[in-house]
Amino acid sequence: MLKTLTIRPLSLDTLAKSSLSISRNYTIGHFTPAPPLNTQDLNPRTIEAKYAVRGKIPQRAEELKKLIERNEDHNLPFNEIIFANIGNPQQLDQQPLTWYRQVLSILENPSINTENYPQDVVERAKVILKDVGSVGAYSNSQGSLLVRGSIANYINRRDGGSQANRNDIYLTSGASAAVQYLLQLLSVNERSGFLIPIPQYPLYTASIALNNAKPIGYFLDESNNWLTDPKQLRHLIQENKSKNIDLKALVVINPGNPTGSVLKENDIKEIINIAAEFGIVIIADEVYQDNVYDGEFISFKKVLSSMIRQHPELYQHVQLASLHSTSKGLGGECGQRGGYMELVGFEPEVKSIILKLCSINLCSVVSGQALVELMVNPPHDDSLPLFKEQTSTIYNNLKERALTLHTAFNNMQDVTCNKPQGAMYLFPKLNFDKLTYPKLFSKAKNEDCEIDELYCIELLEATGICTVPGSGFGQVPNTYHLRTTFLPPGTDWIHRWEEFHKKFVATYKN
Ligand SMILES: Cc1ncc(COP(=O)(O)O)c(C=O)c1O
Repeated sequence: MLKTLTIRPLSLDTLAKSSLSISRNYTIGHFTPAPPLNTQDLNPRTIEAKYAVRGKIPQRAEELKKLIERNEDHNLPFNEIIFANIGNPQQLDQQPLTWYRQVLSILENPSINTENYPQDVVERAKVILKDVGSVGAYSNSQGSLLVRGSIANYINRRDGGSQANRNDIYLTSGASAAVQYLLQLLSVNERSGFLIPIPQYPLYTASIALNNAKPIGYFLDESNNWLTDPKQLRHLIQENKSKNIDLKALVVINPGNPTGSVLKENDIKEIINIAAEFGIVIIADEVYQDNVYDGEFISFKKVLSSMIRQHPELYQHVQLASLHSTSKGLGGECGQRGGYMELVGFEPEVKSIILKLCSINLCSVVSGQALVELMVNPPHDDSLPLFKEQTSTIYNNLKERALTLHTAFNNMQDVTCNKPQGAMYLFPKLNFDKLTYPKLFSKAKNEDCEIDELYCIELLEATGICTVPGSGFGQVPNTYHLRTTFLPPGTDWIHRWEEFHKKFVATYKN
């Protein structure tokens, strides 16, 4: 039996006036409803891609957080979750920079009362609004001309002597979007190889998996402050070429995530030499360029420019994509999705395909573009003193926390940790082996998890500290690490960790 149902939408004034009326007949039949999709119906590459920074352990941390919020009588041995799994400064205690937020507030609400705002804030907002019109409107797909010009000036100031051009700069929604464009562009087929550092930030392995290309890990040398070993790189290139792998790009994260290392000029030169010889694109992920606590940040662009000046015949074809972001540094505005990439040495036809990829997404977040402007072109007048005070407090706090945590790790039994040079992370090594920690190894086997995963789970359940196991970033087989940020304020959480560690060793060590 079929039933007929008539649906008459509410008549609108205008419809009534024009004496139009709509009615449709729908037929309700008898059938077995089709089931919803399951994972077998999905693109397998979306299933294969892994992203540990927001994986199993952070998900458990979110559950515990809800439990604490819902139930005052929870019987967890802690009252808060310390999210040390992700470089998300404002999720912890970092306050936004006043300069950023005052200008942004005018951009978001141009009629706001600016009586109490410094004059340079009002003026900068005017300049940005004149260029973008409204942050609610799409911009040019490559990004605002004004912002691209400021980025080019910033690069020239930073690197002294290199000639950045705003036409080579592409604004992106965070550096992540730039990585995705580049990997999509270069992934021709499953033989397209990408050299990525191990340990690496898992955006790379995940994006390579999504593009069905081939990740080729090169190990960073833990015994040498996590530096890059050019011999190993050359060996890997030869080996993969002989397997008919088409090497497309070499990813370098400097300052390093998760390692916290900072490359020296000679390390960078070695990598550029390799790229020049084998025609491999360099993807220089430099999002932590303002987070250097020991040594100095030297950009790939700067080194490449000087190599081209000295030996154009050797280096003029090197292709470099360098990435930066508003997410890190001292502003920590990760939620605003500001970022850019500078392309050097790419042919115009290749750049036009990149522009097409940007244009498929219309444009990057326009308020994020404005933040890039404020980052690369900081205040010069009235707002400068407060800006300096706020940025130097944030910088000093980060440096101090990094050193405190580093000392704590090196005082823990069977843990070693390289000195933090940059970025926002420490990547301590858990020196646990089967012989001295047999109970740990058999428990991990029974629970079908990695040693470092088990450590991170127990750390979370005992202290509320959420970290990411080293296996999420890659590590030399049979070594175990974890990544923690040093963003959480105070030292209480570090003491809780020390106590946990003592108990962990007492439980599992022979
Ligand atoms: C090395 C590295 N590259 C890129 C990103 C992505 O940054 P964004 O927020 O700009 O997309 C991150 C974020 O943590 C990172 O650590």
